Amino acid sequence: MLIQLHQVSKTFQSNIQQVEALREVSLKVNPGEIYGIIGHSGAGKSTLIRIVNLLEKPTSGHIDINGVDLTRLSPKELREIRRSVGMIFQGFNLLKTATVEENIALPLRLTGLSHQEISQRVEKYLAVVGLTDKKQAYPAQLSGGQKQRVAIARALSHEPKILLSDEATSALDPETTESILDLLLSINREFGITILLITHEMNVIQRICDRVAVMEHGSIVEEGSLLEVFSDPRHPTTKKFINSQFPQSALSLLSVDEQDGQPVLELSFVGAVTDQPILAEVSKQFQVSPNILSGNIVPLKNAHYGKLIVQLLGDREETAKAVAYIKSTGVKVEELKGGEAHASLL
Ligand SMILES: Nc1ncnc2c1ncn2[C@@H]1O[C@H](COP(=O)(O)OP(=O)(O)OP(=O)(O)O)[C@@H](O)[C@H]1O
Repeated sequence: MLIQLHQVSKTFQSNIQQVEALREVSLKVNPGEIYGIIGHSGAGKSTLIRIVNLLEKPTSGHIDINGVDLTRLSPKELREIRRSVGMIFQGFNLLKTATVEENIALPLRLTGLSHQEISQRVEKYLAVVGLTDKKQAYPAQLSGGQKQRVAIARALSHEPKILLSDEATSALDPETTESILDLLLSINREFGITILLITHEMNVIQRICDRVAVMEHGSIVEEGSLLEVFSDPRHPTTKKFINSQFPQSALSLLSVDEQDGQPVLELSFVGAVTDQPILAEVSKQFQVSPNILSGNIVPLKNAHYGKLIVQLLGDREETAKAVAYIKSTGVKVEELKGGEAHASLL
């Protein structure tokens, strides 16, 4: 289902102060995609995701789901459309006194489904999340990852078209996070469910999202496909989130002597380019010796993104030719520190 926000603003008003949690936010989530919103604490992410199913009312602007403006619906119509929107949370929101089976079945009973249909759905979606054997367990007997799986099964049991995920992996360890992200990916593929998620973790975005928006102070400061945003980040906050995925630059560890008076370059590349031995080629074709100071490759949803900090040791002419060659392969080259003996190579 298509989700569109048109210039949505939200101001919280208390006796002492006024907080502009969202400022004219517009965004479009296409049917079937996984869309991630990343931002630091207080950026407005929770407010935004709660506004998508009108758990929070916007101060101005409107929200369309498949072309229907939610702000104009009657309470009954809104209840209808909310059935097509499931939600999962950081804290799982399970009933402690109910078994896994009851946690899924109870909300289904409120929808008027038959007893048989309810038990079929419980079976089906517990199997989808891999927890058939935990049907009679209580939440306290489950790990964090298992609790989130129950919450996902509960959301899926209503057969939604959209799943909203509010920091669903933030309370989980890295390994469990991976397995929940894999589950979200397979749900998206198998059932075609559109997923809108909020997170403060870049690894969540890079693992499963097709598109990403970066939020700061209630506004979207950057938006695009995962590859666009990774390969050409514009906003300082986006750059910081991406850099958080790379080890601290080796630059700070280098003394001027060790730099050998040569310029220090940052090479970044996405996709198939990472598989090509570019630096090996450079040393073959030109009179330069590449010296790798640091480097890392991070897996993205359908590609890889890599960053290498290198010096190309050689005379200016050969180094410039090598840089031109590297750029011609589609690798982005930035000069981090000009060499003492050189003017900029770029
Ligand atoms: N009900 C509320 N009343 C008053 N202010 C609120 C309310 N809800 C959120 N805010 C304020 O709105 C701003 C955005 O909050 P929001 O929770 O949406 O941010 P966030 O990006 O989700 O942060 P976090 O990850 O810490 O939850 C914050 O300054 C917050 O204090």
